[in-house]
Amino acid sequence: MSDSVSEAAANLAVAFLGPTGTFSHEAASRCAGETMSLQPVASIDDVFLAVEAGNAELGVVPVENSTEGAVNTTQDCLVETSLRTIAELYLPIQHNFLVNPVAEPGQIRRIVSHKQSLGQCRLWLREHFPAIECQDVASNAEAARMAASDPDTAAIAGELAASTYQLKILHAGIQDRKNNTTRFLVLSRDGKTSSTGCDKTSILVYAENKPGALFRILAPFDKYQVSLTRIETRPARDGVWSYVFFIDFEGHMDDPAVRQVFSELTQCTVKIKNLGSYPRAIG
Ligand SMILES: O=C(O)C(=O)C[C@]1(C(=O)O)C=C[C@@H](O)C=C1
Repeated sequence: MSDSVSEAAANLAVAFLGPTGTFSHEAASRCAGETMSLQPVASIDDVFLAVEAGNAELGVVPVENSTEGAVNTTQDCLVETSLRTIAELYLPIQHNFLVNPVAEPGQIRRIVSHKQSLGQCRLWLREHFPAIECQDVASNAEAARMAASDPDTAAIAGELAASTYQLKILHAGIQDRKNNTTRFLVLSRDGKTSSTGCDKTSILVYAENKPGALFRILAPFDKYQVSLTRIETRPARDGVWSYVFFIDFEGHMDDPAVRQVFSELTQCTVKIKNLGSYPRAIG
C-alpha cells in the first residue's frame, strides 16, 4: 500500500462495506496493514459518513469494475462528499456459487448477491440457472449470510465469504470474464498526498450546457499533454438532463502541467471539484 496510507496513524479504523467477507473487506485489509483496525458498515453511503464524521480515518469503496463499469452509488457519494482519494487499488474478483452444506441438489429457489456481482455473472447465470429468481442484496457477504441460514438460497460471493459463513463452493470462478477486476478508492478527510512522479488525479466537472462544452473540457488535456485514464458521466441531480463528468488523468495536482489544466478548466466549466491526487496502482 502507498506511503499516504501507511502514514495514517496506528490503531485507527478503515471503514468498508460489510459484513465480514465482502470484496471490500479484502480491499480494506490490504490498505489497513498491521496497524489499522477494520470497521464494517452497512452500505457504501455509510463508508463515506463514517469517514466524514471522524468515526473512521479511512474508507475503502469500489468505484469501477472491468466487466460491469461504474459503481453508481460510489460516484453519487463522490459528488456530495468533502473527502479526497489518497490511494487506489485493484482487486481480482473471482465469484463462486455458494450453497448451504445441508442443501440437497435441486433445492435452490433463489440466488442472492450484490447487484454488481449478479451483473458480472450474468451469462453464467443465464446458462446454468435461467429459471431461478436472482435478488440483489446489500453486499456479497450479506448474501452469504442469507445462504448460511437458508438452504433454499444460494449466494454469489468470494472465497472469504464462503469460509466466513461456512458455505460449500458448488461452482468456482463463475464470473463471465476470467480477469474480472474491481478498482477501489481509499478516502480520507485531509486528502494530502505528495507527488510520487507516477500519480493519478480525479476531478468532477459540471459542464456548461452549450455547444462544444465537452470539446472545451478536453482541449487543455491535449494542450498540456496530460493523458486521460477515464471519463464517465452521471446525471447531475440539480436539474433534469444536466450531467457531471468524472475525469481521471495521469499526474498530481502539484505537477505544473496538471495545475495549468485545472486552471484552464475553471474558465470553461460551471463548477469543478478536485477529488484527489494519489499514486497510480497497477491494474
Ligand atoms: O459485495 C461485495 O463483496 C463488495 O465489496 C461490493 C462489490 C461492488 O460494489 O462492486 C465489490 C467488488 C465486486 O465488484 C462486487 C461487489
